[in-house]
Parts: sequence; C-alpha cells; structure tokens
Amino acid sequence: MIEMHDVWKTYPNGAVALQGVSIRIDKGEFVYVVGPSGAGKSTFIKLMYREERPSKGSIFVNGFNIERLKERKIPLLRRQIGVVFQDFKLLPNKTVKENVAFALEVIEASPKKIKSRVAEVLELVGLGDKANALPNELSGGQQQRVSIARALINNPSVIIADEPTGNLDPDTSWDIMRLFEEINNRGTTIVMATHNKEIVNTLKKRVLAVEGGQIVRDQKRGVYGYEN
Ligand SMILES: Nc1ncnc2c1ncn2[C@@H]1O[C@H](COP(=O)(O)OP(=O)(O)OP(=O)(O)O)[C@@H](O)[C@H]1O
Repeated sequence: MIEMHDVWKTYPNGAVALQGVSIRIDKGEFVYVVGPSGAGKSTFIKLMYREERPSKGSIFVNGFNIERLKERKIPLLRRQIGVVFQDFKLLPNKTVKENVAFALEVIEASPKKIKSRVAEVLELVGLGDKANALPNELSGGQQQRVSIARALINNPSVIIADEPTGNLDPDTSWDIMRLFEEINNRGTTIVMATHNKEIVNTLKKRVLAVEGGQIVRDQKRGVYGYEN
C-alpha cells in the first residue's frame, strides 16, 4: 500500500513540483498518473521510491515511512518496488540475463537462485530465448521487456513506471500494456505515469490527474481527459 499525507515538493532551484498531495493506493491496484507536461507526475512517482524526498508531508510504502527510513534500510524498500523507465536504462555492455540478474547479485543471492529466477522472469516477459543477447540487438519493445524483467526480479509488490510506452510504436505499446496487465493480475500494484491517451481511455483503470502539483481528479475507471 502507498499513502501520501499532505506532501509538498520544492526543488532546490525553487520550482514547486507538488503542493499538498494526499492519496492512498491499495495493494493490487492499477493506477494511471496523467496530466500536462511539467504538472508534477514524475516527481510524484519519484517520491514513492525515494529518488526524491518531500519538502514536507509523509509517505508510506508497505508500512515503511519513507521519510524516516535510515539509509541502510533503503535497499530493503527498493526490493519491494520495481521501476520501469521510458528509456529502459539497460546496461549496454551486459547481456539480457546479466542486466536482469544485477539486482539479485547486489543482494548476494546464490548463483543457483539467480539462474532460476532470471530464467523465470525472462520467460514471464516472453524473452526466454534472448538471455544472451545484448540490449542493442533487441527491438525497443524487447528492451522494455528486459527492463520489466529486471523490475520484477525481486518479486516486488509495486511496479512504478514512468512513461513506459513513451519510446514505443502503438502496436508495441499495446503488447507492453498487456504484459503490465498480466503482472497486475498476479497481484502486483502498478503505478504508471503516461501521456498515452488511447491506452488510458481503452484499458480502463483508476486515473489520478496531476495539474500544477495537485491531484485534481481521482477516478475509479477514469479517462485521459486531455487533448494530445
Ligand atoms: N530536478 C529538478 N530540479 C528542479 N526542478 C525540477 C526538477 N525536476 C522537476 N522539476 C520541476 O518540477 C515541476 C514538475 O516536474 P515533473 O518532471 O514532475 O513533471 P511531469 O508532470 O512529470 O512532466 P512531463 O510530463 O513533462 O514528464 C516542473 O516545473 C519541473 O520543471
């Protein structure tokens, strides 16, 4: 579960990105975060995995009070949250399986465990036969699948995705959305910032609209609500 109570964020340069945001996202929900460019969507989701810290207010993720979390406990939080980016952020000189294994190697899982878990998540994202490929040998959609596999490796309860279809063509975007739906159907909470109007209006989910750093709309099976 994710909770924010009266969260404010002002960046060091004075930009006010969030103003008094309070929300609750329950386990297993699928939530789109929509809004104009510069509205505060990325900031909102970066706070959830402690990439940014609030200037004021409190944030709880699975019971962790993020603001009070000791530095040494951060890896524990990060293991419960998988993050997927628009530009994939894969390591170019590592193979698919090495990219995916990385987060498990960091926590010193056994080689046997790493091997079986990597095979499992690559199978889940439909890349069982690409384990030894390098990222630049894959299509954009396949690279996004690798980054989703990497996000899933620790079996997180939440996946946070910032514009995951932003670099993909429409057909590939739909394939990736179907994968997110499947992951959500297995019980993982998904929070996704997106500008993809067609997807939001077709694959109906909860919609949080952010404008000027505030949540201006919260709909159960919402619509995109902007022209673009
Ligand atoms: N690291 C930063 N330093 C200073 N200001 C920032 C920083 N990141 C974001 N901002 C500012 O905070 C506001 C919200 O930005 P944010 O990236 O959260 O918006 P967004 O809704 O995700 O936009 P987009 O849809 O274009 O990605 C903007 O005014 C932006 O310029």
